[in-house]
Amino acid sequence: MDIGIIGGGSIGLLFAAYLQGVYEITLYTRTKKQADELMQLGLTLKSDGLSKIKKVKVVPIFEGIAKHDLLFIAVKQYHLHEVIPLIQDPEIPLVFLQNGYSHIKMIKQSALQEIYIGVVEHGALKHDNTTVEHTGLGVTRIAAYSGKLKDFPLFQREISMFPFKAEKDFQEMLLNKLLVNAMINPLTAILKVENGELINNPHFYLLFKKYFEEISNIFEIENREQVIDHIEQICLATSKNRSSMLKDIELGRKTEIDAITGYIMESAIERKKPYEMTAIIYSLVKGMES
Ligand SMILES: NC(=O)C1=CN([C@@H]2O[C@H](COP(=O)(O)OP(=O)(O)OC[C@H]3O[C@@H](n4cnc5c(N)ncnc54)[C@H](OP(=O)(O)O)[C@@H]3O)[C@@H](O)[C@H]2O)C=CC1
Ligand SMILES: CC(C)(CO)C(=O)C(=O)O
Repeated sequence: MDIGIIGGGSIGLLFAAYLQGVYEITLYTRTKKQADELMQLGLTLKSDGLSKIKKVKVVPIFEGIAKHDLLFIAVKQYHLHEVIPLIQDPEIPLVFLQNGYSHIKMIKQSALQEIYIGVVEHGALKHDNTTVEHTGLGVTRIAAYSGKLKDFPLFQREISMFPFKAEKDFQEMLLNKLLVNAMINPLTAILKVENGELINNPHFYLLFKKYFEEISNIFEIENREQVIDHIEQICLATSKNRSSMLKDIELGRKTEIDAITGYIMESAIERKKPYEMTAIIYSLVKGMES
């Protein structure tokens, strides 16, 4: 089977490293420079203190996207508007891997026909153009947006350290991940702390709980105890992590605040729910970004 992956960042490189060898992989990068470096040096995967080099076919995206049996989209939310129009064949089965929720609106408006939504629970960190580190072993959850889940090809073969799991409801799956990212990412970015500090510092924990009240009211979450326990578990399991939004701010990069907190604010307005804390958090991150 022939699989394409768009985006040579943390997630695109991680997917290419694990899937190459099991499938025929083509990785599409934004620049020719990265494509040349990867073709010359190979792709290095660091995991558990070990390094492996994989030979992967890499093509700069401006040369065009070929026909594939499956195409993963591993760019940030805010690059989707550039990437979606480059997909000329509306019949290629696609998997969107973005955090947040705003890609669903874009997908709805597109002519694309067979779409799967993915939620990545692995940690990945790109060191340079040819090296990625697997910083947290997780799972990739896949739900059908259009198309049939039973037809999703990657459930048929197990890949060591890189499992895929089927989920029935893409909305529930994405909302669960959205809540995790909405609670952890902006708060850690504003407070400039590792994830565990949101729970371990009693002052930050009060803020965390107060913010959860607002978000759970916006989405009318019923099993609140269970949901907040799950988010706290993730904070503790990743307690030494600097969240992706904190890293984006530290490196002077654009964040995914619009797709995460911006989406929550839009939902609050639609549902006529109070969203004062969400609005403050949104403005603080936007202000730090600019
Ligand atoms: N990193 C992680 O651990 C996790 C990330 N995610 C989600 O996965 C998504 C991707 O994240 P991540 O990999 O970390 O992001 P990165 O910023 O590391 O990678 C995004 C990549 O997309 C490339 N890109 C941008 N525009 C284009 C284009 N027009 N054509 C081709 N490539 C393009 C960028 O290229 P260039 O570098 O040249 O600009 C970059 O290499 C995000 O939505 C994130 O929230 C989810 C779970 C975990
Ligand atoms: C789960 C979490 C919060 C881990 O840091 C994450 O997904 C991120 O940083 O984007």
